[in-house]
Amino acid sequence: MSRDGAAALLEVRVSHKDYSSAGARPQRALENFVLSLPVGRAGAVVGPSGCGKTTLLRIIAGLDTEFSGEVTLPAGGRLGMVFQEPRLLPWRSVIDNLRIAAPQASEEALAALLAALELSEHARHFPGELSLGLARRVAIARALAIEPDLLLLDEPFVSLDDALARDLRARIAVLIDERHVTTLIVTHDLREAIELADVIFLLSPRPSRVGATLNVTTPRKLMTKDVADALEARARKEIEAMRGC
Ligand SMILES: Nc1ncnc2c1ncn2[C@@H]1O[C@H](COP(=O)(O)OP(=O)(O)OP(=O)(O)O)[C@@H](O)[C@H]1O
Repeated sequence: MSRDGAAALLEVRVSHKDYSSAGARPQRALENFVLSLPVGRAGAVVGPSGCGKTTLLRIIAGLDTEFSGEVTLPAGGRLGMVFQEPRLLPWRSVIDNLRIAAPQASEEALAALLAALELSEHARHFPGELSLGLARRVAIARALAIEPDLLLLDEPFVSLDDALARDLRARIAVLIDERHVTTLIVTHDLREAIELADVIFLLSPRPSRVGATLNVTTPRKLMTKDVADALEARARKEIEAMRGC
């Protein structure tokens, strides 16, 4: 495996990724997995539970190096990652969580980020005082504070109620548009992917690969229900052709 950070795109080529456990046959999670995402675009990786989405994110983030293949990160190679659990430092305030993650960032830049995510009034709160939705927003602010060349989001809306998920989706869409951060979102929710991504990667059954790629040509701000419905129908056909995951 190799990692690089000089490209105008994120490129993942995994010929295979196996999990081995004592006494059992190795399980192949990914095979012939090829994905590429141009800089400044938002991609969504869609597939149901267990098809290898978290495995893929861990490989891209460099947290798993036990695979055969290579990952090329966008130029700069700086990664921001938001896990399903916000993983904030519990004994530090919200603003200190950002300062520690991004010591180079100016106070003005951090204040602007908190404002963009409507977190200003929570700057002095501690993670234990925040709801899950607020804590997720802080985790996203923290990931953006480091000005990443690639932002990885693992199921950012999971366990949030519909209204909170919709609200956070809208905020992330604005941040992607305004900051042009290359973003890869993992989700099991097609509609979420259609609302946020420029390109959708549909994963095949395990061992997983990108079974189909859908380009979302309508800009996020102009997306209508009809266009989203049509895209969803196309995606469902592709998924059916792959017979689920
Ligand atoms: N540490 C591990 N050891 C053995 N098998 C694993 C390990 N981690 C994941 N797997 C297996 O690899 C496959 C892919 O897992 P992964 O967590 O990447 O899927 P996922 O699409 O992210 O699932 P979910 O949506 O439920 O988080 C699954 O079959 C899983 O059981």
